[in-house]
Amino acid sequence: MLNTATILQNSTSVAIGGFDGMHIGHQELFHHLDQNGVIVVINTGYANLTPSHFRQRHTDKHLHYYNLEDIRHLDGAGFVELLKKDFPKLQKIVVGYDFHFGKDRRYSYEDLKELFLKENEDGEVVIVKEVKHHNDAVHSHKIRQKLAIGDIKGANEFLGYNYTICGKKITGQGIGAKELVATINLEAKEFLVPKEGVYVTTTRIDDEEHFHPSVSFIGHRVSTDGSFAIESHILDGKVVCEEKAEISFIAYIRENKKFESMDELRDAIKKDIAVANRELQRLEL
Ligand SMILES: Cc1cc2nc3c(=O)[nH]c(=O)nc-3n(C[C@H](O)[C@H](O)[C@H](O)COP(=O)(O)O)c2cc1C
Ligand SMILES: Nc1ncnc2c1ncn2[C@@H]1O[C@H](COP(=O)(O)OP(=O)(O)OP(=O)(O)O)[C@@H](O)[C@H]1O
Repeated sequence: MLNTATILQNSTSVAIGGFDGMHIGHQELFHHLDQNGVIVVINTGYANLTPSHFRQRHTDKHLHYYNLEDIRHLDGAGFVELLKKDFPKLQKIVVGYDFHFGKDRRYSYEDLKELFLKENEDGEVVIVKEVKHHNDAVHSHKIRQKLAIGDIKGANEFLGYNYTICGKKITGQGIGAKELVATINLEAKEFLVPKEGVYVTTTRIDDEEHFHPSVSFIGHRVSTDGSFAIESHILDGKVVCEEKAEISFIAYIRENKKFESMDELRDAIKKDIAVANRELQRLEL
């Protein structure tokens, strides 16, 4: 494993952006990086699709972070200087068609080209055209909108993988296992949580390598104590979760509902389990 200083010293190409989600548009930029290319993440503090270091699982490239607060005062030339200082062998910069940078986002890729190529005649600035899916432009904010309305399939198509949240295990009300079905309750504060409702999911427990088939509930438990919960019921047997779990979303099943009795809630959960099993079987997951 090379250390960070060596990676930056040897890097000849960088892709620059916020990269929350590491979606198919972002991946298109990464394809232009050479073998020792680095992804430069401008950290705004608002990333909730791939918060903190979750971006790393979607690339084998090194991620180098700049906090927006630390660089937002720089003008165009100042930003290019910073890149050249941190990446002394830099030859190629990859950005998207709508990339803006520097103080008040005043500088575009045209400025980047002019400023970088002025002193690096054999350098290259690659501008990636807008990546679309079925004629719809792919962007992080659109993925957030899709998750907020429960359009999991749409969000996953834009992401290029199944949207996944990770959290630490917390204690539930303790009635699930006794009266309904056993669930793992999670707290996943850093992540955008999809619309309230019931979902076909897969769940990875602690540091296990595989995901279990599962059905998950997100929302206020309006039928019981009213509190907000993220819970996952594992479909392939009894499990023990010690510390943490991740839930990958596959499809939306139904809205969160208030049931008048535990029997009605139990019946609804039974149906949800049948739907999830069918869907997971169909997808061979
Ligand atoms: C598949 C599934 C669907 C659920 N649907 C609802 C629902 O529509 N409305 C609701 O209030 N709670 C729903 N719940 C949550 C239950 O109310 C919750 O599991 C129960 O309150 C037990 O909570 P506990 O695990 O904290 O003990 C659902 C749970 C599961 C696993
Ligand atoms: N659909 C896309 N096609 C091509 N380039 C893109 C696309 N989306 C983002 N980029 C580029 O990827 C880099 C990271 O952009 P950014 O983090 O703003 O992503 P975004 O998906 O547009 O986010 P947001 O929706 O929050 O604006 C930038 O260089 C940007 O121009």
